[in-house]
Amino acid sequence: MAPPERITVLGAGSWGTTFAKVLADAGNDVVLWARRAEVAAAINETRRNSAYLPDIRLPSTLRATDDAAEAVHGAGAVVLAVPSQTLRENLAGWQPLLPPEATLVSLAKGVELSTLKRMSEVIGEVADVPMAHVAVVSGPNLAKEIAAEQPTATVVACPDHDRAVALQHACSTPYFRPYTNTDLVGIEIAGACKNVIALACGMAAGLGFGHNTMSSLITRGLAETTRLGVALGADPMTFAGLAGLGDLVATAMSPLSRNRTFGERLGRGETMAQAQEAAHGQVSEGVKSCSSIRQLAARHGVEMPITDVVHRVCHEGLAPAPAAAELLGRERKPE
Ligand SMILES: NC(=O)C1=CN([C@@H]2O[C@H](COP(=O)(O)OP(=O)(O)OC[C@H]3O[C@@H](n4cnc5c(N)ncnc54)[C@H](OP(=O)(O)O)[C@@H]3O)[C@@H](O)[C@H]2O)C=CC1
Ligand SMILES: O=C(CO)COP(=O)(O)O
Repeated sequence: MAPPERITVLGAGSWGTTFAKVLADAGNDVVLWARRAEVAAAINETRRNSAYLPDIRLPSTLRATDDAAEAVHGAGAVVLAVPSQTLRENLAGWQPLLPPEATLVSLAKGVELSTLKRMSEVIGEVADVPMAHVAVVSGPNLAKEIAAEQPTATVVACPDHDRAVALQHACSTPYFRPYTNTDLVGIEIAGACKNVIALACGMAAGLGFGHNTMSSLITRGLAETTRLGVALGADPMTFAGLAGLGDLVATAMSPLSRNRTFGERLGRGETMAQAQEAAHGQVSEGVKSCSSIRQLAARHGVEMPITDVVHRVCHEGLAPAPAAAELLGRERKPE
């Protein structure tokens, strides 16, 4: 299958804009949809998305619009770059516009609150397409570093290997190296859960703890993530890869991560409202997904103690310090 030439990115936040740049730098004709007309106009006129990536000049082969019908017309791939919890509603509006053979690519890292579905499940259902048409891009991909063209690897996952390869070609640049995978379940569970573990690591940093604590949370976080993934049918090896350990380390350790930063504010004693306000409208997916992942784990009889305390800190008023003490005081057991 030949790589698509015309690619649409729906959502012009940090990652949507950055991924559109990657696709344009890889030689594709790229249209970026922004929900606000002024954002689309500014990108076309100034080559910048000043709210999200003020220091980055966008390539001239990237065109922006606020007209979704115009954006998706003739696209070989449509990349969905809106937050997880709004994807269903957004996609329902776009569904009649989608070219029937297009690959639908999810960039979102979350689990839907009301249904406990992964993003590819939401896409398959709402767009009413075979799962072989649905792909996911996930890895250690902090948008600002990639926009600055720092070397990064990622995973392009699709149940149809040929489609994954076509998309891999379409987003390969000298600074962005995609690997293929067919384990959609593992890639998406890893991407959603790492945001929750990054919140926990942020809380630990805010409480003043160092690298031993971070490393302990990352490793035990990966253990509970893998347990859930395996219960849902994922390949356990996926969690040792770029979208698993790779993304978890990047997100949990980087001050660029919105989830880690959000957790750090809570750890320092800020309220949820203060941490939300400081995020300036940017999405910290783990704050909502901690609840859906916790419910998904309960449904499958999987123990996820870190996710459980993150949910209780974010939504039930548990303070970070007793949450840490609770994790340390759990029943002793073999690794
Ligand atoms: N940033 C990153 O480094 C990475 C992010 N991701 C994932 O990608 C997804 C998108 O994240 P990111 O781009 O960073 O998020 P941002 O918060 O930076 O941007 C969100 C984008 O979605 C738009 N948006 C918000 N709510 C709605 C809505 N109800 N309907 C339509 N559009 C909406 C925003 O528009 P507006 O500006 O008008 O508010 C904005 O363009 C998330 O799931 C995230 O976890 C994955 C890898 C890396
Ligand atoms: O997914 C990401 C990096 O891979 C971005 O993480 P944050 O959403 O926490 O910024």
